[in-house]
Amino acid sequence: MDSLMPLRTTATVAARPGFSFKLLANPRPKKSAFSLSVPTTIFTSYRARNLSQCSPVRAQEDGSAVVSESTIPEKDALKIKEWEVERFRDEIAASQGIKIRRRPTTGPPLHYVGPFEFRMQNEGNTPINILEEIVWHKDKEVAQMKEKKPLLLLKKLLSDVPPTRDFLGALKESFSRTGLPALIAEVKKASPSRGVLRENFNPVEIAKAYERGGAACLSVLTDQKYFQGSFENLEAIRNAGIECPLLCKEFVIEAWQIYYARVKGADAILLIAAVLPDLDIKYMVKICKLLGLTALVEVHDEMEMDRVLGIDGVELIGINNRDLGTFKVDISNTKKLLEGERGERIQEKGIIVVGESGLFTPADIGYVQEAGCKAVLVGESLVKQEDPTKGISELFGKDISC
Ligand SMILES: O=C(O)c1ccccc1NCC(=O)[C@H](O)[C@H](O)COP(=O)(O)O
Repeated sequence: MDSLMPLRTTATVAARPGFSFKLLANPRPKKSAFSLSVPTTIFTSYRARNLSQCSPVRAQEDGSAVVSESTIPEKDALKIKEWEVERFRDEIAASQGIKIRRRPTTGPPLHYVGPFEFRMQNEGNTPINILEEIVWHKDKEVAQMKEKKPLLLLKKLLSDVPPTRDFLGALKESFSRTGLPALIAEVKKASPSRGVLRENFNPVEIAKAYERGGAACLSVLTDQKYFQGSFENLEAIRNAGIECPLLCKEFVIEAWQIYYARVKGADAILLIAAVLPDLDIKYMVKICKLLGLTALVEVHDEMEMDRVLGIDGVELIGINNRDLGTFKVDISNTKKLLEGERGERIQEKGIIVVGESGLFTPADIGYVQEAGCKAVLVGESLVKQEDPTKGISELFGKDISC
């Protein structure tokens, strides 16, 4: 029993803002079977997650438990480390105001009271909203896709893909030609908030109709599960002779996806600040530059805007009027985020702002232009039109194709 230490101290672990629970913590053990630096929290997490079948945690009659480090198998020790890394990653994200957590790779935490074990509903294992659900699903999807096409292979394929087209340049050119916000028209079959938007959905025909109507660029949803999009759609549009630069509308959580999008014909890619911590955005913006892609960095609130304005190299910011957690759409969000100092900083930095979501009428376009947008991203109001080319003229109140 020399290596078994009773759990004596009590620690409060803050999992997310506003949420914490108490755990019994173990003092540092005396013996170590392998070279791990083992802070107290690792033992609590090990205990809480019940990672081992041959658990080194033993319940005592008084409700405390004992842990033997020397009995932790190495593979479990790695899982513990993995869990620690995940927790730190979520803590860093939370410290930047990011509410979206990454998918926990292990099951929900197990708690103990005396001899009883229990899991708390909604604790760590249930997505808090649709955006988190999408991100968790994306995590699994990307892991599978990466196995089929590892980064090394993608990098080799890069030498065969045609050069990118200038997404940002196309927006600027359209704005100065028409005097109206440049249009990024979205090829969007369905969405979590609205369901199926168009039954007879031919992505290439819709893309051609958008181009004829004067769209400067196109946005192609590639998420299959929640938007019924695909990378096949992106490739098909790219190979159909369409000249508009293409935005890959994805939920990017890993740099691998950027390489993949480039190989599949994207000229630009979406990076969502509600999902990505600052360092990830910084790193991904650099990768985009390396690959010749434009990064559209999307924000929804003031905190996200301030974070993104602090990141060097960002040239294109999208303000989403849709709260991706609640689906609430309010176009005054664009105005709110461009008022005062923020608007001035954006101008000083020469950043182009895209007003996104919920734009249906010429008045809506005028409103976000007045707020400071030189581009707009529109899906629903165009894709639902029988004739999307005509839909563009109606949305802008005039023909913007010439
Ligand atoms: O559109 C949704 O329901 C949605 C839900 C969760 C995450 C993202 C979502 N949409 C992405 C977009 O922001 C829009 O596709 C895009 O801005 C166009 O919006 P709209 O013109 O309102 O279709």
